[in-house]
Amino acid sequence: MNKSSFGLIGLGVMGKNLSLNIAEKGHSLSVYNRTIEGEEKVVNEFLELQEEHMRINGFTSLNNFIDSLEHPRKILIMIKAGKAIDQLIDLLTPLLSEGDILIDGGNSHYQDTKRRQQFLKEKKINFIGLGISGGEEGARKGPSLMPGGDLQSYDMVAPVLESIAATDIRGSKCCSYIGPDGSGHFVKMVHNGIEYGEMQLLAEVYALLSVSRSNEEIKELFVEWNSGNLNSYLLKITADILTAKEGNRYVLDLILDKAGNKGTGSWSTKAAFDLGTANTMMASAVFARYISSFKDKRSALSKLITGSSDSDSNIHNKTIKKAYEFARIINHQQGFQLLNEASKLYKWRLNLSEISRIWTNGCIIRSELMNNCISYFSNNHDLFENSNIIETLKANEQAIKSVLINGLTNRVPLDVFSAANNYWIAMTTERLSANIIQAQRDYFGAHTYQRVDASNHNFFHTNWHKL
Ligand SMILES: NC(=O)C1=CN([C@@H]2O[C@H](COP(=O)(O)OP(=O)(O)OC[C@H]3O[C@@H](n4cnc5c(N)ncnc54)[C@H](OP(=O)(O)O)[C@@H]3O)[C@@H](O)[C@H]2O)C=CC1
Ligand SMILES: O=C(CO)[C@H](O)[C@H](O)COP(=O)(O)O
Repeated sequence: MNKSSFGLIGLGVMGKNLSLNIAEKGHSLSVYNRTIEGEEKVVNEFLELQEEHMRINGFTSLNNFIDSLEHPRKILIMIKAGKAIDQLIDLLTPLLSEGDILIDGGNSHYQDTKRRQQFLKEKKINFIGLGISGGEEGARKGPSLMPGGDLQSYDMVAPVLESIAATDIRGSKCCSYIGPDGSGHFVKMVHNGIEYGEMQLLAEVYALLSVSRSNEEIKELFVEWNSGNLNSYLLKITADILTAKEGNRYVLDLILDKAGNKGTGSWSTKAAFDLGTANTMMASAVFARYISSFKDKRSALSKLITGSSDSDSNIHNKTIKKAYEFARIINHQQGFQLLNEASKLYKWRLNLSEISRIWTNGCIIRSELMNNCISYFSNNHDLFENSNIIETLKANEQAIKSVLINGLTNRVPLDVFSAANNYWIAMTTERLSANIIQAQRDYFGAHTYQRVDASNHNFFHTNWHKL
């Protein structure tokens, strides 16, 4: 049997579709899935999916899989993130040779990726942390790829990765070397943080509009928005979701209102805490999911509130559209600021314009705004340095205020809209109330403070009890 040029481990949702994508691009491929009770058929069932022109060999023995690969071996791991990756690396390392390249395409934590790179480097095995976005369809038809690690190793796998990636409007591949260490997985994590903000915004728009509009009316509005500058993949799929029916019932009405999560949103938020950036929208989106999960408690407490409903269904389509546009800009501003701070701290030299470009197709957060981010970030690192952005935010400030008032009146929680508004107001306010915080800190803990009438380098303490 001829040796395969590429290997893939893990035939779950992503692994299966990536395998078909890789084989379709003409690469010979070996695939492996662990064999546990009840899963013996995974590999054989997958092989039945391959089309005639594809060259895929399937294995249930890890040794045979490894033996089937050309040297240096190039293996994409598509299994559950976390401990499973370390366990697999432990099984693989005795079987691998110097110069082989492992690629972790899962949603692994960027610090785990860095640790694994260092561990494998001692064994002269290369390790690439590859962020992948696009879900099931993207994996099959063309995902957005965010590879991070050693550049020379990336160059060796680039022909395969670039061949399977989505293509942007200029015909370039949505795959670009991100930088060293775990930078690829960091960038994917922030992609998901932005994704959380975008998803929660749409959920909040839906919640407000559904006070007075039918699903069909909301869908019509979303379809209209999607034909203009608010175009995005998430808006499109939300429009589709709104009117999907099982029999005569909306599928949406049958879905329990408890949002799940696999961790990347909270990791991004934790990274924001570590790096000192204000990622209030992704944090609010994570907390909104957590609050939704307290279903029993919410149900019980909701019984206490019945009967006290003020409501105002008079929110105009144009108003909510402007507020949505406003909040999306803030969400992207915050997400890219997180990338910016990480880039400075870890010396990754992240290219925000290029990251925007590879996020314009194949990935879940592709949108017209992301297209515009390519040029916004070609000249600076901050959306707030762009005068058009500032003008749009100023023009939409009244709209977000009306939306928030409408949410309060209708008892609709608007976590991310509120976070967007508060961020904008605070960031455009010269003097905040942080002087109170500093005074309190100094009062109880002698933490000292800077003064408006002295240099920033000097710190002062007041003996508050003696004043
Ligand atoms: N689904 C999505 O939209 C996206 C997912 N990802 C990431 O890609 C990775 C794979 O996701 P997805 O395909 O959705 O997951 P699935 O749950 O569909 O598949 C998981 C795969 O991991 C294997 N696996 C699980 N535990 C172990 C273990 N301990 N040792 C070896 N293999 C194991 C499973 O094997 P078995 O069949 O034997 O259980 C299966 O092949 C994850 O990190 C995910 O976060 C990234 C982007 C998008
Ligand atoms: O990476 C992805 C999309 O980009 C995965 O679908 C991920 O699972 C989404 O995150 P969560 O499950 O926490 O909503």
